[in-house]
Amino acid sequence: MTSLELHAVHKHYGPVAVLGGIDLSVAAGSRTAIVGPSGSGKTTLLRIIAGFEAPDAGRVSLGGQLLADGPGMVPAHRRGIGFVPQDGALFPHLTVADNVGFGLPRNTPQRAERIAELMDMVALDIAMLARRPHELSGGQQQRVALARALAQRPRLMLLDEPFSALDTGLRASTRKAVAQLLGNAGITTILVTHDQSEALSFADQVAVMREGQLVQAGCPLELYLRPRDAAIASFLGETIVLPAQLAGGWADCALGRIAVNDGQRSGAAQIMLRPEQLQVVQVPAEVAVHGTDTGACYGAVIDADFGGSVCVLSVRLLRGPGAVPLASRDGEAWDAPLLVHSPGLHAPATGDMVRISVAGQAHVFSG
Ligand SMILES: Nc1ncnc2c1ncn2[C@@H]1O[C@H](COP(=O)(O)OP(=O)(O)OP(=O)(O)O)[C@@H](O)[C@H]1O
Repeated sequence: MTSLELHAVHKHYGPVAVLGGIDLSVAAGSRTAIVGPSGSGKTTLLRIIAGFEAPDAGRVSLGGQLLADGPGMVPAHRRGIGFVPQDGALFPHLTVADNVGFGLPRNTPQRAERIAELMDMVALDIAMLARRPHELSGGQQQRVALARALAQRPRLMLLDEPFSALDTGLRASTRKAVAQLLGNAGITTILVTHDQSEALSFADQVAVMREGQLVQAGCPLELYLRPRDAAIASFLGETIVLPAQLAGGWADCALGRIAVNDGQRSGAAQIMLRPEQLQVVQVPAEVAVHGTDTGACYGAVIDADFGGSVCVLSVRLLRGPGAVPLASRDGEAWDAPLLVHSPGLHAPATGDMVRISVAGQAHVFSG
């Protein structure tokens, strides 16, 4: 069942078109992450959904109820939508109890019990209720902000970069806890984030925005493995993009002959691999340089960046029998170093020769 539906949403600020016709469907109880470069319109879209801004044109509906149709709209406080901003925006002079209960009228039956229940939902100890926000950690403050938004029993929760101020470990654990609690409560959620790995791990659906357009939306794995173009591909993670000649589900490229995920296309095309699809094994230099195995692809490690569990290698391909660099579309020989993610322990070192193999299929960019 669809919960949120956006249809042809447009927004200008003065002469600048900030949103150029956004269509988006969000299933009830699901989690969607909106990602995109700075200035692409993510926050503006969230504010239109929340009702803090009106679209110039286009419709927003939630659970079948029309919330905005062009500038005519249901006010924010009547939408049943929770909003957690980047900094939590807690009231510094109020206690945690008063922050959480801010939207609950004083005469709400069993108000104190409801506040305690909300604290429990966000896994905060009720002993913290008497504290003020500055006496909490960043992660605890974000949970209070979430509890305050949950107090309204929202149909939809909007999270605008709520984890960005937290350090790496706390960020991951808070994100996981928030995802779990919203999932358990069955609340449809939209997260805006700059962090592509956060989007991929948090969401059922990732929507990529660019210059006010929604350029692709889909499940995380689909977007990661089948991005529509090279810009989306590199926005969602590191890429290896190679010119190739396609035929019958195979690509001839600088890595030799590899399988592709489009058996219909033929002729010149750009293909993409993720660095973790490449595997390298160190080989003696004479094998790499003088080997006779025409199916093999060899390279020289020109840089090894040890990062703990993963070592990122830059590998320059050798122009051996199985690895003939092809001309790219603009006629240049393709000889950029390849990025390879190798397990950190026992990774090849700078200067080593390696044999390269490809796991899985390469993705063919359309067009
Ligand atoms: N109230 C406003 N008046 C004029 N221009 C605005 C206003 N709010 C946003 N903009 C412009 O609209 C564009 C989109 O802004 P928005 O905040 O939606 O982008 P974003 O993708 O959320 O960016 P970021 O990731 O940096 O937060 C930007 O160019 C911004 O300068």
